[in-house]
Amino acid sequence: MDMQSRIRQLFQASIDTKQQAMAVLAPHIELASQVMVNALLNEGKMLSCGNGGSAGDAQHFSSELLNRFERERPSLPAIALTTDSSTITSIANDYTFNEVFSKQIRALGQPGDVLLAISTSGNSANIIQAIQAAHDREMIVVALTGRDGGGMASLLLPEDVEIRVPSNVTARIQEVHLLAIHCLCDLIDSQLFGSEE
Ligand SMILES: O=C(CO)[C@@H](O)[C@H](O)[C@H](O)[C@H](O)COP(=O)(O)O
Ligand SMILES: [Zn+2]
Repeated sequence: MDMQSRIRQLFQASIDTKQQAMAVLAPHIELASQVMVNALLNEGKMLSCGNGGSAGDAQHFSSELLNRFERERPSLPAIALTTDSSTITSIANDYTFNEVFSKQIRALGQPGDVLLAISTSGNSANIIQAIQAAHDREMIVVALTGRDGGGMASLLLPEDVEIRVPSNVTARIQEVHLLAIHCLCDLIDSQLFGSEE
């Protein structure tokens, strides 16, 4: 296949996945935004984590809350747990890589905070342990997943929210995760600071 056809095929696959996701994810994204707004209104904060591309997504989300999304508004409290290389390497070196997020959550998480846990497979051990730590700290979990939700889906409690992209392809799932994150930022801003339109 020539490269132009390949590019068109990738764009079309992304569009198709987004259309299928739109049909099923909207209520879950709305609910997740309400969970986050409720936490922010009650002095809570957002912690976020993921591996690889999802680590970037975790940071993308926290930077849009801490700095700004699309409008001027006060900074909102968020911490990506993927950025402190000293902390991450020491936990991985002294304990296991599976604990790089959970140990941070046990230190920083407070009841009522929200963990945004991102994994396309739902099976990354360090994200699973992060969810367990969040529950121990009485935090609410918003899980961005894909495929069949993996081990993450079966760990979630009734008050948690799963946003599961209907796809088995990691890249397509990540593309919808980013869109879901932008929806969350938009809905948080409009609920806290009024609709702009
Ligand atoms: O961005 C990509 C693939 O598109 C990779 O870096 C990918 O995020 C990594 O392989 C992750 O380790 C996958 O983890 P997960 O989504 O299964 O939790
Ligand atoms: Zn990627």
